[in-house]
Amino acid sequence: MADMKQYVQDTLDIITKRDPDQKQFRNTVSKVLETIVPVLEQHPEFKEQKILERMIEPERVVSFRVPWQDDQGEIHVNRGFRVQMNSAVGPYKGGLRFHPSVCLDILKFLAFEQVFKNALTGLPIGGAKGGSDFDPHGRSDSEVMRFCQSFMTELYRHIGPHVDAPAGDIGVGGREIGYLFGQYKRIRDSYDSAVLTGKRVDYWGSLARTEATGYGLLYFVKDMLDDKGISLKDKVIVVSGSGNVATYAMEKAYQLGAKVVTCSDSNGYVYDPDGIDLDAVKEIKQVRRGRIREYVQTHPNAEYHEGCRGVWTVPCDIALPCATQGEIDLDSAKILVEHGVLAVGEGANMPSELPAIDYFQKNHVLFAPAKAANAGGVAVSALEMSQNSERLQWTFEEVDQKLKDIMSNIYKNARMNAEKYADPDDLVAGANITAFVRVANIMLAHGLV
Ligand SMILES: NC(=O)C1=CN([C@@H]2O[C@H](COP(=O)(O)OP(=O)(O)OC[C@H]3O[C@@H](n4cnc5c(N)ncnc54)[C@H](O)[C@@H]3O)[C@@H](O)[C@H]2O)C=CC1
Ligand SMILES: O=C(O)CCC(=O)C(=O)O
Repeated sequence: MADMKQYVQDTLDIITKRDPDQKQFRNTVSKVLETIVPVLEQHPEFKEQKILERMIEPERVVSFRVPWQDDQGEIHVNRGFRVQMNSAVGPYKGGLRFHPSVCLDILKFLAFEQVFKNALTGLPIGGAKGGSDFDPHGRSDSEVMRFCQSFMTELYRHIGPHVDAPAGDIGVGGREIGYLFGQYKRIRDSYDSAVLTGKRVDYWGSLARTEATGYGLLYFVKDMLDDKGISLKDKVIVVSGSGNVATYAMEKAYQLGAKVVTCSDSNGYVYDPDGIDLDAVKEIKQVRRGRIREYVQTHPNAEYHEGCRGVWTVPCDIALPCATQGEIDLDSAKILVEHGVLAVGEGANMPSELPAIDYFQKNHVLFAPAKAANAGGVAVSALEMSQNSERLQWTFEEVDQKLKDIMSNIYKNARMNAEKYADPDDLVAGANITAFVRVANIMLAHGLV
């Protein structure tokens, strides 16, 4: 054991030495590696073949200039990236994020997580992540279009249906995917539909992709609760975020009989004791692209509070962080536990800081880690690529059933490996081990590449 713990430490030291400023990337890698030590013990070949050293180094990182003009004619220069982390399991796959915080550290941590998440789906997809520090908030449609066209004018060289197929993430939804696809098609002069997923349904998108991450999260949480004989019916749920993942997590939570009392955006959160009115949220966010504070104008029983972390002070049975990374710190975790939270399901990527995860697990809160619980989105993206290859479109029900089965398999495999190698309820370890073994074995089969 000591030997493999040292191997893990030596690997982390490589990151610290090479990229001392990439703290989020290092934290993410450290959490994954710490949980796979028992597997390394059983497979000395992974160490001999330097699998960890290879996994922490992206296969390729592209960084580029994105110049564009706003509606007043002023020129802006943003930075674009694509981190192609690992293609052992299949072509690179992962979202694009447009947000001012985007930098190499964040994209490397997201790409590293994506490799393992994609492996968990059982589908043939490697892992990548990309994006830009461009902020689409407050920009007109034509500004967003010009930005997307400029972004794709460089990105197109590095992607393709058999190479790398990006999709959306924070700040990149159906509108942006449309503009990106239009520009790719124009430059390549080829209708490579599977080069991007999350496309609108009338031009080769998949039914249920929009809903998939949020729905998948609820399917996973339901499986986890069912195992303990707990029903979702009438449970009070606190959700953060009001974007794609949050919206469809709320929708499925309602369909399964639970009550959602909060949602939020980067300014603050809404608490509605009567249950969040999802149609109102969709109108504010999807139609008007407004702020969540507007909700209380039409819902007098609801309260709006500035600041995001306050959402975790609302008592609940289940917490679903669906906004962004690092939104639950140790203090928030302590409040949730004090209020008797039964389960936490991560819809966002890495929303819980590492001390918060440890605290939940020590206090026997059922914990569904992001890479397993939010894998439904990328899974349906892979199904979109399958539909594009066969020039067919499956029904909503067909895709939804496949999504359910995939989430169920992810849960079962994570649970099985948690039982085999760690604490049976430790789905963090179970998910990491399941994914690591799949990726590492394929890397061995491909030789030293
Ligand atoms: N869209 C997808 O299919 C998938 C998304 N995810 C993850 O889910 C999370 C949310 O993504 P989407 O819903 O797609 O994005 P989105 O852009 O549709 O929504 C993001 C939401 O988070 C809020 N937000 C952003 N930054 C924030 C901050 N610093 N503090 C508080 N709130 C903040 C926004 O106001 C918005 O409500 C991200 O972590 C993303 O990586 C994970 C798997 C798939
Ligand atoms: O659908 C995809 O390809 C990517 C989804 C994504 O970015 C994620 O799972 O975090």
